[in-house]
Amino acid sequence: MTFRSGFACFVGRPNAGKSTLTNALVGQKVAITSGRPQTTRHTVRGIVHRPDAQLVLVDTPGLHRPRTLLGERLNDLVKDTLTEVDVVGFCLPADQKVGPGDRFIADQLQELARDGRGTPVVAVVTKADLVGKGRLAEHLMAVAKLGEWADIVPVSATSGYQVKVLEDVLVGHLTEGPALYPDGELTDEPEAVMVAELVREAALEGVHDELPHSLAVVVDEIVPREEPSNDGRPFLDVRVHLFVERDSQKAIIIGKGGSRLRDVGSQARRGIEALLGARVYLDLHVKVAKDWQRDPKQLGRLGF
Ligand SMILES: Nc1nc2c(ncn2[C@@H]2O[C@H](COP(=O)(O)OP(=O)(O)OP(=O)(O)O)[C@@H](O)[C@H]2O)c(=O)[nH]1
Repeated sequence: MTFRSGFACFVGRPNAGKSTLTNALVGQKVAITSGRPQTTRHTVRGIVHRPDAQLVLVDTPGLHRPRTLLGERLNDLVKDTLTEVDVVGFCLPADQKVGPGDRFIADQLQELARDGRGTPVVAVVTKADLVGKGRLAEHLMAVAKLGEWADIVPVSATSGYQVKVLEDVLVGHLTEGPALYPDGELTDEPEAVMVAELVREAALEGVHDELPHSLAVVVDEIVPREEPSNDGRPFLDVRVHLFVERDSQKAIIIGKGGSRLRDVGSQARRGIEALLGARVYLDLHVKVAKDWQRDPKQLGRLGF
């Protein structure tokens, strides 16, 4: 039996049903994989474990936010998404006519699917339970006209209609490969995720090259000290590893004489202190893990 694994993301205008669909696919185990490096800079929203496949659903921050939707950054975001995932699900709610917002996203997807890696886009007609058969058929035709989709699948996340079919379709677009995350290891520690995110943000500030995709942030531990700090707040030791792929990237993060890393540390620390309501001693380590994104052994060592 061949095992497939890979990443998918849902895009679509606000309220298209992306989150609800993610939850329906993943079941109860909506997951934040805290303390683990993200293979992309997108947050893992959930993981579908099957005997024959593992489908990792990632978020595409900004894509569904109207402000950035119209902004310059959209192109980059979509481009990144398309090159990082194996399949994109474009959500179009059945109870709403195809509108300019949908057309805009559709055009971007089509263009980038052509000149990118050719990432397949599955058109997902969501909320099928809200309309009758006639209306659904009309909507499917309108969606078909919007672009060239790898598939068009009507679903209802609330009734469960065709959710399994969609899962099969998405899995069908994954390539052969080992599971990326251990089964059952979906934890829900939003604090660690946010701490990692704050460190990541600080580390990437002002950096424009390929570094973003090569940086993995792992929160090793958050340990309270027995003595509170002078001002009476709790005192936490927070140990974090930053993994990059090359020595040159390590040099960028650390900066001359460690100056940049110190800035990264103090900026992240301020955010973490505000987040956790505690004084924080932040311990940052930068390590090179060559090609960690592609190497299953490295992924294992990094906690995948
Ligand atoms: N009837 C019905 N309602 C749905 C379905 N899926 C989602 N909804 C509802 O549609 C609304 C939006 O769903 P979300 O999953 O939050 O949509 P989203 O695309 O993640 O929204 P943003 O995060 O704003 O982009 C919620 O009120 C859901 O309950 C469905 O299959 N059927």
